[in-house]
Amino acid sequence: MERGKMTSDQVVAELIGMGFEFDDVKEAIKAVGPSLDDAVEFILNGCCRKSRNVLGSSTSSLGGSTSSKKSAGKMRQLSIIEHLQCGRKPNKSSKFTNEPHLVMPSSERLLGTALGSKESLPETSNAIIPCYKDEDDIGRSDWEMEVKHILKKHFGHSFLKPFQKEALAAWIAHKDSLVLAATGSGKSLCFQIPALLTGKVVVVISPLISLMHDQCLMLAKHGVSACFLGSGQIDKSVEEKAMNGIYGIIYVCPETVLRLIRSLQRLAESRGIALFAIDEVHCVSKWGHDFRPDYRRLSILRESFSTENLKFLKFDIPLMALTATATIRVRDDILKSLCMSMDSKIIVTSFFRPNLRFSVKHSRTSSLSSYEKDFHELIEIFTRKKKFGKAHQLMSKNLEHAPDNMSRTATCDMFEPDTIDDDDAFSESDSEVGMSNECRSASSKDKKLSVEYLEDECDVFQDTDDLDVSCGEFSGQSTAKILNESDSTDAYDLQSRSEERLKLQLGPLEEGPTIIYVPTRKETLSVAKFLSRFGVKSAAYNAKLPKAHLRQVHKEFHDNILQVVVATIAFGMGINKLNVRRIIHYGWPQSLEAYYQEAGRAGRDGKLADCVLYANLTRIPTLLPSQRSEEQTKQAYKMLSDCFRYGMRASSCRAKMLVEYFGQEFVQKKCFLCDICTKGPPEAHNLKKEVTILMQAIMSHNGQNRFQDVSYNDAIEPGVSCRRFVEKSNFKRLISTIREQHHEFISCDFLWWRGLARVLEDKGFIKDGDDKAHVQIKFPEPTESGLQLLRSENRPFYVYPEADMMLSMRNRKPYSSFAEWGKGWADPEIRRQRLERKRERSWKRPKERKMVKPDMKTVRGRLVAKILKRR
Ligand SMILES: Nc1ncnc2c1ncn2[C@@H]1O[C@H](COP(=O)(O)OP(=O)(O)OP(=O)(O)O)[C@@H](O)[C@H]1O
Ligand SMILES: [Mg+2]
Repeated sequence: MERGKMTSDQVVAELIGMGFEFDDVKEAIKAVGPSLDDAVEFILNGCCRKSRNVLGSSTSSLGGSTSSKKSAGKMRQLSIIEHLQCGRKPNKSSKFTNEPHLVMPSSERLLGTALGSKESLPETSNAIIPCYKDEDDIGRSDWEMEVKHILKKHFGHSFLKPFQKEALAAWIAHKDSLVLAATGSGKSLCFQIPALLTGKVVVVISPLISLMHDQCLMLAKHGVSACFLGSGQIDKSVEEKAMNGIYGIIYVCPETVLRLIRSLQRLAESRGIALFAIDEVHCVSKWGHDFRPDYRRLSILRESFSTENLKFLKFDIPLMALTATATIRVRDDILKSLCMSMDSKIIVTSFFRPNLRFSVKHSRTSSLSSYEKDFHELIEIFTRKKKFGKAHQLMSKNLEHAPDNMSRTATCDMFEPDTIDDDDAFSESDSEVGMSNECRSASSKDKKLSVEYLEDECDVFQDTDDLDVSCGEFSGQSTAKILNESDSTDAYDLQSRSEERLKLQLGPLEEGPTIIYVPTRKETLSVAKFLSRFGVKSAAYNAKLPKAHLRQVHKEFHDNILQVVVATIAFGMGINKLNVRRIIHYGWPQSLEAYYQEAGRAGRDGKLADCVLYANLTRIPTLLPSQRSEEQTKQAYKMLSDCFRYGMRASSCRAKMLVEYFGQEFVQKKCFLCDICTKGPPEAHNLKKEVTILMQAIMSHNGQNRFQDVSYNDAIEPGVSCRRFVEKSNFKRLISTIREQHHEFISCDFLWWRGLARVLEDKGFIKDGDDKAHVQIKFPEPTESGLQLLRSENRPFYVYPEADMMLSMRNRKPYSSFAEWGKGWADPEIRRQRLERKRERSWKRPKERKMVKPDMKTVRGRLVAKILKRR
């Protein structure tokens, strides 16, 4: 670039790049304007305010200023407050003494994105912004005023949200912080503002290249200099420039930050590092849903950037860890694993998203007929009535030609009756590395099932590059306006506005961008194809599809050209499209953390949005394959189990369940929007008799006498655990026994008892007897309170039926039905009837068939001969 034509921002960037101190640069530009040579001359001639005594003689040439660069690079680490005061102090010698004080935000100083060599630099019109210090501002802290100004100028927002303010206050006080705030609440600002406020660098550790890429693009749009480093960065010079302090914000993946520790320490000494932000920090924890081993190694940051290690620091460079989904256990793990300081500030906002309407629906989610039933409404919304007539005809035609097993109606609302195959109720994968039912059914027709197949089918992410696809999400519309409406007091604190929510609930859900999450890559294609056939503009998205296609999908979805994206988890973190109206999960998610994060992509504009989970409520979900240690497998089962329980519970507000899952109190009792709040919970039944029978059966299967008061803690009886394990009842066998012995309960099928056992387990009356993790109790043992429950014979025991119990009750058949009672052989009456019929048939058969001479050499042959002789 020709020097004479440089903008002031570029001149500043160049000068900082040369190693001059920022204050000198600022002063030089103020004095001589945006001319690089003049500014260099000005500084080298010692005309700067304090001269700083480091720049050598006035005759030093630019090329000969190596020593100046070195010494200029060693800045004293000002406290953040000092830094601001220094920036705001009126310059007495300045001709502006009586003028408004001038402040130069860092973004104006350093413009020049490094999004790749081809990205153009955004231009800013004015490099120096007047910041008035009027009487109103006197009582307010400098940083708050400064932030307000930056917020308005760069992001168009008028106020910081309370949690953002808290996070910034913690940073100002040089404290480490853990920020837990709902998806889409604005966590990024907490670490972007420090860069703009101080002119120092903020290093942001992020798990995905696509996320970094998007955030850089977004910042570029807001006039903030940023770059990302790592394998996804095609311009290899960016890393060097970043380490020389050219960019205000450096996005980096964990592997790269670990490699760059020494360079970053040098950067801390030269330009200065204001903050290390660790975004999506739940990836640190093994107890979270998206564990990345490299994140754990980030513990090195605390030590490497502390005063103990870097003598030039006056205080440890603060760490700010941010996530939208962390249970209490995950939070503790994060603080410990990252070695965050003891007085770390933990900032928790409400996870409640009052405009999200949660519901759960029963569906087999696996066949064309399920698609028809489940997406009927969606197709109708997108294609409108007239078109849909045609679509529906086409749909029926398709189904006519579909194989029998596909054309049967397969889905129902959570509380509607449905046919339940015995196989459904009885199937639970025992394997540690199981597979989803959806995977199973989708693949069984045409492929032999194997873990390899599933690994190839499911998007499981381990690397930063896994999603090396630009999301390209820019909020082109006035984000600030929409969000400020709901956020002016507290981001999502609409707790007392139940009436408003009721209105929302009644209002029709507008047609709008929709994301359907499916578990396998194959299903992304089949569901997208299905929807496209009926005129819905939809596209598949999974990690195995060509990058060009994925970019196109992102772009078209963002531009509202695509109506529906059918995706695996690959279409994920960081999607910040405001008007997503619907998130459909088609199949069990692997955890509530993942579910809530994905569902949280809906309704970021504050308007009503739907989050629907379609899952086969008759089957127990299984884990998708992934590399896990034994401990991780156990944890993964626990998370899957929590998710299963969320789907099965029919008596508690969905939003309440979700918010409480993350360890927060849900003060308002109801959300007024979810399926449970709108339809009301099912009627509670007194199931004292059933509970007593189940508990007794469990006890007798565990080899206990009826009311014996025994502790079931294996530790009390060392050495017997092995034996007991053998004696432990398999739940299926246990239910068979109950049904054999108690004919009055013969119509309660396995599904029903399964639900009841879960209720008892949740209430602490039974527990699983083996130390493996299960999604649903498998080897029940009574607990101490379970034994007490048995003793309280006359007290009623009211139970709200769970989803599987309700499905079972609506499908009750006479006990003699073959389909109803499994294969039936455990029932003595059915066994007797069947044996009788079989005997009759076998008597008749020989007459009908051509007689074959029995083989007298075999036992069977001799028996047949005997029978024939008798006849
Ligand atoms: N103070 C504010 N006032 C109004 N809008 C805001 C404010 N802060 C952030 N936002 C807006 O909130 C939206 C979401 O921001 P951001 O991407 O930082 O969310 P997030 O919490 O990081 O979400 P996720 O959990 O998905 O990563 C953005 O469009 C942003 O402009
Ligand atoms: Mg974020």
